[in-house]
Amino acid sequence: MGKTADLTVVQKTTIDTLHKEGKKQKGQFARTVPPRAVTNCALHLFHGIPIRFQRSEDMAGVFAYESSEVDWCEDNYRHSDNVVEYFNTMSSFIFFLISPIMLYLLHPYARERNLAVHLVWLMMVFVGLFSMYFHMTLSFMGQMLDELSILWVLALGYSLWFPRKHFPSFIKDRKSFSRMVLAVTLVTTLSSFVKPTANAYVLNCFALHILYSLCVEMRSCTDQRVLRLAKMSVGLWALAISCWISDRFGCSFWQKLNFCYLHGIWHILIVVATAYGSTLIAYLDASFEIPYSLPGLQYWPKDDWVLGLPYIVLKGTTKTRKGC
Ligand SMILES: CCCCCCCC/C=C\CCCCCCCC(=O)N[C@@H](CO)[C@H](O)/C=C/CCCCCCCCCCCCC
Ligand SMILES: [Ca+2]
Ligand SMILES: [Zn+2]
Repeated sequence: MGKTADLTVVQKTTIDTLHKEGKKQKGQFARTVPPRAVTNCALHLFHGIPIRFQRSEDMAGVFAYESSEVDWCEDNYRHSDNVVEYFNTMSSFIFFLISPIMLYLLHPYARERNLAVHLVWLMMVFVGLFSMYFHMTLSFMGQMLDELSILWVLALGYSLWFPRKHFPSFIKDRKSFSRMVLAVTLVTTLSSFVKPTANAYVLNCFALHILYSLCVEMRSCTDQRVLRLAKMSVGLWALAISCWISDRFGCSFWQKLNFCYLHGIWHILIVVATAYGSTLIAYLDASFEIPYSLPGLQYWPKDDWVLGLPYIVLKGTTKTRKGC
């Protein structure tokens, strides 16, 4: 069978009908299988007339619009015929704004500690890209790329920053710990195809574990700047996850209010929470692993801004560092 064997030109009215037929129950994970003609098509514009290239191979189905079992609360195709969830897609742009700034701000710390730190925010650019692709298409491939990229950023974060004192007893050093994280991540990546609807919940469990580890670390901390950063990180995460849960489970309520944008707001809040949380974790790591560099916390663009981006300054001079 040819890849684009069936090229079907469909009038706009027919497309709209197909969209409606193919639309799933909003805010639900359960799949209501849309007609094949709808799911296995990619929508294009040809001389202003929408046309659909129907794909014959099953593999191509994973790229098909709305082939994911997940459909967020925002109305599909409300603002564009090519973008399924417009606001959710556009809000993912925040990844491209915050990531380069964080890359720049964390450079002095990364140079001193490990240049691999830069990979975190480099990979966040891909998380943003995949998130845009997912919400633009609601395709199964988009969902897997979105979720697996988050999993690999988390894995990198654990390898770089998980406190040595909490390593399992059979782990000798950070290198062996990273190998263990890599093995767990590979197994999790493969298992994520078994029940894709469970992936997002597994990822949120990692977030809970990070939160728990932070609370343990903070119990003995008296530094007001560090405590403030911890409170802000947890507060932003709590706001973000409330939006995610509310969009997932409270969609009918938000539809009545005609406000279906909570998932987009989650994107914005979780990126800022990650900037705050990861800087806090990196600061705790620096205090333990490179104490001679005298790490401190500051905010960009101005230190007294309530919602500035946090970063690590190293107050130890090169001389001091060499001496230690
Ligand atoms: C010692 C461990 C250090 C870990 C450092 C933190 C590394 C940051 C890791 C991940 C970044 C999160 C990026 C979120 C992208 C959101 C994309 C998205 O919206 N995807 C949804 C579908 O569109 C999907 O349903 C979401 C699934 C849940 C994702 C859970 C992410 C966990 C985020 C952990 C953030 C830590 C913040 C710490 C605050 C104290
Ligand atoms: Ca939707
Ligand atoms: Zn999303």
